[in-house]
Amino acid sequence: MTRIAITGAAGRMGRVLIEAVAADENAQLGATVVLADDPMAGIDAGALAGLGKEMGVKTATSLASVIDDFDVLIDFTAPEATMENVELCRSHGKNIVIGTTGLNEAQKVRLQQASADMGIVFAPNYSVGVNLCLNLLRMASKVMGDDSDIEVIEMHHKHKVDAPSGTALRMGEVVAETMGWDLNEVACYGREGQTGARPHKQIGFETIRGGDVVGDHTVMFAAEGERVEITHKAQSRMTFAKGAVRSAKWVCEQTHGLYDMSDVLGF
Ligand SMILES: NC(=O)C1=CN([C@@H]2O[C@H](COP(=O)(O)OP(=O)(O)OC[C@H]3O[C@@H](n4cnc5c(N)ncnc54)[C@H](OP(=O)(O)O)[C@@H]3O)[C@@H](O)[C@H]2O)C=CC1
Ligand SMILES: O=C(O)C1=N[C@H](C(=O)O)C[C@H](O)C1
Repeated sequence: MTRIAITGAAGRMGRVLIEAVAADENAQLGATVVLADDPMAGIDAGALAGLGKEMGVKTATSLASVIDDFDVLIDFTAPEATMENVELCRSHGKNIVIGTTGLNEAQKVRLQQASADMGIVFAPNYSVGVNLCLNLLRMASKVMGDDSDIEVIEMHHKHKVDAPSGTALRMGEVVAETMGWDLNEVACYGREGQTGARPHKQIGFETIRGGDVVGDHTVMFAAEGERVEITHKAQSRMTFAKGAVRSAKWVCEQTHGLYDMSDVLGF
């Protein structure tokens, strides 16, 4: 039985993660953690997630205080908080599944370093469908990339704080890698004014924010006379939560290292 802790437990993903752990017969909720000033501090995790039953886990306000209660942490919070939690887990022999997006390059390097001592799964999207799309993008880039203009379009709910989404950036990375391009050189983040004609060697990113959209991504290969679009639409956060719980169970069976969701799925 894998004992799982959840940080950011009162967040949009945190509450759904509690529900996903509760529904998994091979996982056990070890701890839930919120910020010190959160009104949900001290509340049973079942009530926090609105499950209508108690889970026997009182929501804590520091990860350190519950460090003996779990094997693996699932963290969907914010970059600085995630990095602090990585260091705490590293020093106590715990694994971590990271869903947080918007990490900078230095923070990603620190993840690589920490993975010498712990198992880390780090993925911008834990849905099976998006990870399938990443594979489809490799094929589309090989077949269509030389003859088409490639654009990544994403839409999320109005509360999202980072742009483009981590998933959109990963999609851009996969296309760039396949084309033999450096994403830093070819990315174009939005357009305005007298932009001039679009160069072929470019990956455009368009970000839309509004309402309660869970997460839509399209990569468009626009050629002369035809257009291919690879689209994924998440309809429920449970798809991410199930993938994260699956990753948490998986990483506890691995040796130390830095993994992503395609490793978990065996792609
Ligand atoms: N990889 C994937 O599949 C997915 C990734 N995500 C990513 O997960 C992250 C969270 O998304 P979402 O749940 O919608 O966001 P929310 O803002 O709803 O939840 C984040 C939670 O983390 C808490 N938090 C923020 N800062 C800290 C901190 N310094 N220390 C401790 N807790 C903190 C917040 O508390 P408070 O509200 O009090 O600030 C909040 O409860 C985002 O980066 C998002 O992009 C989301 C969905 C899927
Ligand atoms: O913030 C979100 O909600 C989501 N974030 C992830 C991202 O940035 O790619 C994944 C998903 O699309 C939902």
